[in-house]
Amino acid sequence: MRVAIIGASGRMGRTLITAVSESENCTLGAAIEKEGSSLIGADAGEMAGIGKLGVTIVDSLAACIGDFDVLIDFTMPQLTLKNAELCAAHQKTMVVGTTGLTDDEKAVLYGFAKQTPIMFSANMSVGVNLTLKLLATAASILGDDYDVEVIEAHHRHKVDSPSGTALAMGEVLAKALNRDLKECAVYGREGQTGARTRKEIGFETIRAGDVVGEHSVWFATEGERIEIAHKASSRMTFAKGALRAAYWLADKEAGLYDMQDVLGLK
Ligand SMILES: NC(=O)C1=CN([C@@H]2O[C@H](COP(=O)(O)OP(=O)(O)OC[C@H]3O[C@@H](n4cnc5c(N)ncnc54)[C@H](OP(=O)(O)O)[C@@H]3O)[C@@H](O)[C@H]2O)C=CC1
Ligand SMILES: O=C(O)C1=N[C@H](C(=O)O)C[C@H](O)C1
Repeated sequence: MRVAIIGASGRMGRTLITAVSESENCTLGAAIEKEGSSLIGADAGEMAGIGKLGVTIVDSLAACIGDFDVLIDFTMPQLTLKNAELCAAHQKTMVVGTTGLTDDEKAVLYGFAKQTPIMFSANMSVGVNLTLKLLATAASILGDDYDVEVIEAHHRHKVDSPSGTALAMGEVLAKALNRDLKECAVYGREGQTGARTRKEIGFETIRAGDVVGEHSVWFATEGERIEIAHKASSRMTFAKGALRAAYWLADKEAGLYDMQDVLGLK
């Protein structure tokens, strides 16, 4: 399987290039960066710090469309949509890890998934996907008697908030509690907020230093608190998940899939 990585010099791009080079199932078909980047023309492996791979970084996905089977995209919403349009037109499979998409942007992405297989997940680690199952179980047992709060921490460079994972956790919690996240979510608190309402789901965000990604959900009531937490200490956990998804997608029909499908957790 030939893999293309767009956003090749980003935090996830470099990790993905390393993961591909260590994988027995795939090879690096293409590496793409932004037009004007000083890295265009450089060797992707040398850029990632793992030695020469013989793949030159290019500035156009369209120009290397014949060089790969699956595109792995951890970039930014508008760019991901542009890439999905091209992949759909050329029947190229896609693994999307980009977060921060609006509902409208998600709808556009889902439209392209009618033409080609797309796996879209805010978090590709096995641990977070297991955590989503644990959260559903905990919420359905604890019900409305417990206050639910989602707390997340990431590195100082992260541009979207709350994280895609925190929002995915919120969706799972709301579903298990028969609530609509759009109606019950409270994002941050400041000033005279009034007392907490029983059915709200709160989100708190920390941005600091080099934190890879930490998520914690509190279920709290009078007399006790349960915490379910996941801490990523290396981006390699996301990169390995993305490659697992790419491999899994190879024999799938056009459609929208998520990491729970890939891991058989549905
Ligand atoms: N689903 C998951 O498991 C995970 C998802 N993510 C998500 O992945 C996304 C990326 O995260 P991260 O790697 O930290 O971000 P980075 O900013 O480090 O990486 C994005 C890369 O895309 C490049 N880029 C920008 N424009 C273009 C373009 N037109 N063509 C090609 N490349 C371009 C950027 O270049 P430049 O810097 O020059 O602009 C940068 O190198 C985020 O949305 C994040 O939340 C992250 C980790 C795990
Ligand atoms: O931007 C990141 O770094 C991460 N983003 C994802 C998210 O928004 O949930 C996943 C992971 O936590 C790292």
